[in-house]
Amino acid sequence: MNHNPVFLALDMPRLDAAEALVRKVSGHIGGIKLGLEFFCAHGHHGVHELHKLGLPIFLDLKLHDIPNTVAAAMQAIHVLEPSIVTVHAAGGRAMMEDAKAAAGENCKVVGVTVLTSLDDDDLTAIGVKSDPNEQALRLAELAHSAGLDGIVCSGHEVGAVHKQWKDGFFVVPGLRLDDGKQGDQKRIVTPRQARDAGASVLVIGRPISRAEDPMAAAKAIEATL
Ligand SMILES: O=c1ccn([C@@H]2O[C@H](COP(=O)(O)O)[C@@H](O)[C@H]2O)c(=O)[nH]1
Repeated sequence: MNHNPVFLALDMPRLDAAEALVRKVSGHIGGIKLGLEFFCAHGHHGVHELHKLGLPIFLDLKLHDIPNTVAAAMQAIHVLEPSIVTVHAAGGRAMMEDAKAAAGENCKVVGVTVLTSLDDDDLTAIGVKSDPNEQALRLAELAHSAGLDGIVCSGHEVGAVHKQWKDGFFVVPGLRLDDGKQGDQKRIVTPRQARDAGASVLVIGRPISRAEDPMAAAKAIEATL
């Protein structure tokens, strides 16, 4: 893993625009995060093209299905040599065990706990009685016992999770500078706060990709770390 913990989320429909953005900021990020939007539009071809830029690739596919289906999907993306892949921890222990067993040796498999776009009310609405902190800790424990490498959680929970899982690998999205541009994220912290609390990887999208000057934004974020 590169020393810069920032993985740039490329949530954009065009492959050429994604490549151009990475070229612009490449000295100031540690990796590239490709999610559903990119993968549904460009699939394996898109990932191969971005691999050519020489940065680690994080495939944030948030797999969530029965164990057999998730394991088969993990095998199908094996050839893309991702450094990190996500599954939903709520998919359960057997699914996470099978996902990890099907992943490549050098691929970290991490479990998404509570999406950073959800708050207490959202959890209540889907029948979860715990607050995001309790729920993230519960799912982190399950992911750990299922043999995953780590989890995805917000910067609000990462400190507590880190205390109970000392050598875990923690991916933190929902990162914002103090500029009021929260968008759809509800549990946010700054990149520095997340890093100080124990994040291994900082996922940052729009604060860089939608900035007037993405290179200046990436540099400014790097300078805070
Ligand atoms: O809980 C989660 C899990 C994943 N994400 C992903 O991270 C990026 C964040 O993008 P921003 O533009 O910096 O908000 C995005 O790709 C999400 O799919 C998340 O935000 N929260």
